[in-house]
Amino acid sequence: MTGNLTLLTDFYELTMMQGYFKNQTNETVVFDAFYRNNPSGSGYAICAGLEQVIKYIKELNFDYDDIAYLRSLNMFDEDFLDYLAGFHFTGDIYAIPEGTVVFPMEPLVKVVAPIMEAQLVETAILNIINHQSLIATKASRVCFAAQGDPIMEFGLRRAQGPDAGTLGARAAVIGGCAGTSNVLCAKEFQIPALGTHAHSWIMSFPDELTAFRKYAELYPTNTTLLVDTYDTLRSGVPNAIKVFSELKEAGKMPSAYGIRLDSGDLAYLSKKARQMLDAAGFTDATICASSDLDEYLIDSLKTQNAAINSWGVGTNLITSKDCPSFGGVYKLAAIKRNGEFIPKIKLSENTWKITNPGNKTIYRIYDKETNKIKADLISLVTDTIDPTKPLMLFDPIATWKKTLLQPNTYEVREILIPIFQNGQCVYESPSVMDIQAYCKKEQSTLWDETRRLINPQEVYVDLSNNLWNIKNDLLSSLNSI
Ligand SMILES: Nc1ncnc2c1ncn2[C@@H]1O[C@H](COP(=O)(O)OP(=O)(O)OP(=O)(O)O)[C@@H](O)[C@H]1O
Ligand SMILES: O=P(O)(O)OC[C@H]1O[C@H](OP(=O)(O)OP(=O)(O)O)[C@H](O)[C@@H]1O
Ligand SMILES: O=C(O)c1cccnc1
Repeated sequence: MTGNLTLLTDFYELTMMQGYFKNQTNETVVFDAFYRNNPSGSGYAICAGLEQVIKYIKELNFDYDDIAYLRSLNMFDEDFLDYLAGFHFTGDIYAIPEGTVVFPMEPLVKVVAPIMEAQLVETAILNIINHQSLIATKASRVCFAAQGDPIMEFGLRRAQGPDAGTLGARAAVIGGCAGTSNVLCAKEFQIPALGTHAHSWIMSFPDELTAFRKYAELYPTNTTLLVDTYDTLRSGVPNAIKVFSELKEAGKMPSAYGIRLDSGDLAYLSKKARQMLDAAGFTDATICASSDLDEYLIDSLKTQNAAINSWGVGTNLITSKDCPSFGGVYKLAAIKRNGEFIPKIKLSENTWKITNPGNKTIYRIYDKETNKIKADLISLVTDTIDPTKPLMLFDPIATWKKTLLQPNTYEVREILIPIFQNGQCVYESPSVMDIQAYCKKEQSTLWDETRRLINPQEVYVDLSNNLWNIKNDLLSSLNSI
């Protein structure tokens, strides 16, 4: 994402902005960016994209060209365009750090700002957070299926454009991929650049053996040979073994070496290849597989005892093919009047689509003994929790379902933290590899039942007593209209 992104917004944000400007109703408001369903049937999501949101907010500025373009639309008056020419973000932003495990209905980003500013930034915040959280979540699932084997992100060529390929690869690494074949992403975010070689390399030589020898000569420290161009078991693997044997004899054994399978029955071929490599003494050769993989295929191959210990995953990961959107929304939750936040609610026929009103935060409650998440409690910012006291949690819809947490058996962490205050950034994004390490720890706070790929157990996202009361009162008052 390069260049001035200030116009990366929906037209209606600008027409509404002009309306607020004309009515002089630039009140401070609270907007929450949250999502309603975990993608891909997952029991959780991984939030990502905050670094790009921060960059976008810092760089917000309508330049001369932007103003001239808006003027040319004959929709905006000069006084509003003058305001835009001097525009910068002056509000507060709170967010859940990248790499955190998150659940439906939780504000991933909260904007507290004059309504004109808060309205403008809706689209870009959703665009960035929705995309990267989608891919980070998918990557987390793919990595979970691989049970600790490294996953190389290979998706750039079939990603939905350069940004999706590059920021998607960044998100994939946050979610757990070992690195990416996308060189621009690797450079930009200091991520390992990884890869093997293509069939074209083999096909450009008169024969497979010569192609393997040349590749091994060129890359003596990391030699992965693609063995499926002609005949995996009759030609590819035997030729790879021949080259590895030659290197061994010459005392030039690479520190990392192996083969890549890219077609056929990956379980059968990997087991046969393993036997052949082991019989030749190459027990530490890596067997990498690629070919339209996703979390379900990797899981299936694991169940089939495939002898694969490294994976290349492209299209299905970078496009999140089974679930192409994250579904995050941005809703007005409160308006500040006379120094006080007045809660606002959006009704819906679907109970679970009704928004949570007020200026909120999120407390994550951990079981003290296991450090696993017990529940998340969406609360008012004025709510506090004292873990030395009992805490009653209740299902916000089926309110009779309750759990009483005993004093000193749980721990609490506020997961929504300040990012901008009065327009100034107060948060420094960690490196992507540090976010990956944090994300790994985050995933260890999930119960196994929540991590499983199919029909996972949902994590409880409850409302504090005070928030529940406010919501209920608002619903009752609206119902009596
Ligand atoms: N043992 C296996 N169990 C389940 N799925 C597998 C297994 N082996 C391979 N697959 C998957 O089956 C699909 C095979 O696709 P397909 O037959 O179209 O192509 P291919 O074998 O890769 O050959 P080519 O690349 O030559 O078209 C891929 O998605 C691959 O990941
Ligand atoms: O299947 P994916 O998960 O998207 O993983 C990436 C795929 O991209 C490459 O194939 P491609 O046919 O594009 O090029 P190649 O000639 O190198 O095989 C690679 O060989 C993988 O099969
Ligand atoms: O390096 C590789 O093997 C690679 C890179 C991109 C796509 N497929 C494979």
